[in-house]
Amino acid sequence: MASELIFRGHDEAQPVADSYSPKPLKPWFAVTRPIRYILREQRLLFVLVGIAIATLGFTLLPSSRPPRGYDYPPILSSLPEIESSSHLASHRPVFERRFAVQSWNSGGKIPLGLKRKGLRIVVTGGAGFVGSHLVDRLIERGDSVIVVDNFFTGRKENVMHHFGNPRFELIRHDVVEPLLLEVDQIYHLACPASPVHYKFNPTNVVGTLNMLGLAKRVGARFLLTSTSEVYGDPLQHPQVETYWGNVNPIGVRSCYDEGKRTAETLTMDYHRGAGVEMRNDSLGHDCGIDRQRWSGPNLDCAMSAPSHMQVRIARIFNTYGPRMCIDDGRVVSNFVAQALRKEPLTVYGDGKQTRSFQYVEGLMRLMEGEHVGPFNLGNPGEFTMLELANVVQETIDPDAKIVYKPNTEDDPHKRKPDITRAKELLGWEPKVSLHKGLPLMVKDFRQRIFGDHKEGGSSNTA
Ligand SMILES: O=c1ccn([C@@H]2O[C@H](COP(=O)(O)OP(=O)(O)O[C@H]3OC[C@@H](O)[C@H](O)[C@H]3O)[C@@H](O)[C@H]2O)c(=O)[nH]1
Repeated sequence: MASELIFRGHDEAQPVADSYSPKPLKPWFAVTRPIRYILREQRLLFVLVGIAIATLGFTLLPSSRPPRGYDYPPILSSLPEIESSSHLASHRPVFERRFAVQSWNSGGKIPLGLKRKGLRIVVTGGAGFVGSHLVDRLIERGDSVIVVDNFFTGRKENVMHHFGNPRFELIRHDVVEPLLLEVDQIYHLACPASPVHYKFNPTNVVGTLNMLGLAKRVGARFLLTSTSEVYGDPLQHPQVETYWGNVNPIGVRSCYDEGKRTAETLTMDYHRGAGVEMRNDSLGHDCGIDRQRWSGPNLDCAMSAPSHMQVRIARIFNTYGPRMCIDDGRVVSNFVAQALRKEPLTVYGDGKQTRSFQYVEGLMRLMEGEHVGPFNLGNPGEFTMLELANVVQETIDPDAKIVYKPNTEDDPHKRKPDITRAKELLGWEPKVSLHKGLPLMVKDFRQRIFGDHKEGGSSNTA
């Protein structure tokens, strides 16, 4: 029985050896055969075309819509002027589509169907004049705000009314030092803005680099508050955003003018992300940089993958309002404080140089939006310093005297914004004239100078 079995087994093996016998497939052959089949039959082409179409679809169409009930960011919609603005109304469809989707995407972490959660926002210079008004708006709309300020020109009193609010934090910190915070958006305002102060404090380049580094590291949207001073002593009047300016690169104002111009350059470089990127950024030890190829004493540079960071640039023209430093040195605060103290108004030079003065509230509306900019943010009304002195006399003291003082070096002769771009793309324009805005500032200054109220803090734009 056993031998039969053995024989049979042998018997079966013989014919097999003589006839066709496919070898068992090797593992690598099992992989390459379908690939060769795909290549031969041109299936790959169809697969690639399919991928391209899908990619195009996902890129062009927003991946999610704002949930029903999601309205304009309150920073805009809470302002009565903008709701009633006929200009905005005419732009509303564009504005609604773009702004709502953009704002929705800016958080980027909210699943469909859930209500918008407040953003985590850092405001550098948030205890300053403009910064503190911005902080009020952000807190008002439900965001959590971290103010970073070195109190060089900022004041605790400007934000004291938020102390105790769990959505508010205050850090004493100079932005020239690195800082790591987990946030969704960065509003970078930190920089002394009065010529009297900024000549001693060139923070623009290093501070901006640090904050851009932070934005890149944590994936936050970044807004740079730039200045009308990027136009220098302009040869084109009024100034449009496409004008490149006329700046003395080695003058006493250049640490501010050129500093802000460089800040704009860095912001756009981070936005484009395509070329060389500086690496001296906030604790940015992981920017994917090939350090062996590019290095320098302070900055490491490298070709890095495109990042296309979300950035905004606002070029802010002369701004005034409550909470300005009383002895700030700028013309509006000087004139108002002088008139209130019964001192003569100090007009520099012949007083024929011009500026455009914007009430601080108008600025708040532009801190968000879809477009990178830069945008001129200013009131196109143009005043000589003598005309401004007259408005201050009318508002505070018709008997206020005027004294002439030598003008400062490199003082721009004229300045006035062309705000067509902001009007067309954002539906924005300032609403408060100098005659209406000045009394609001005077009220705040009067209270602070003569101490007939609780110091600072609660003074508002409205
Ligand atoms: O007491 C003064 C102070 C200033 N001035 C004159 O008023 C004009 C405006 O001077 P300011 O110091 O207020 O402001 P500047 O326009 O020179 O710079 C400002 O520009 C825009 C912002 O970015 C900054 O806030 C600031 O740099 C200048 O011509 C200046 O000479 C006076 O006539 N009297």
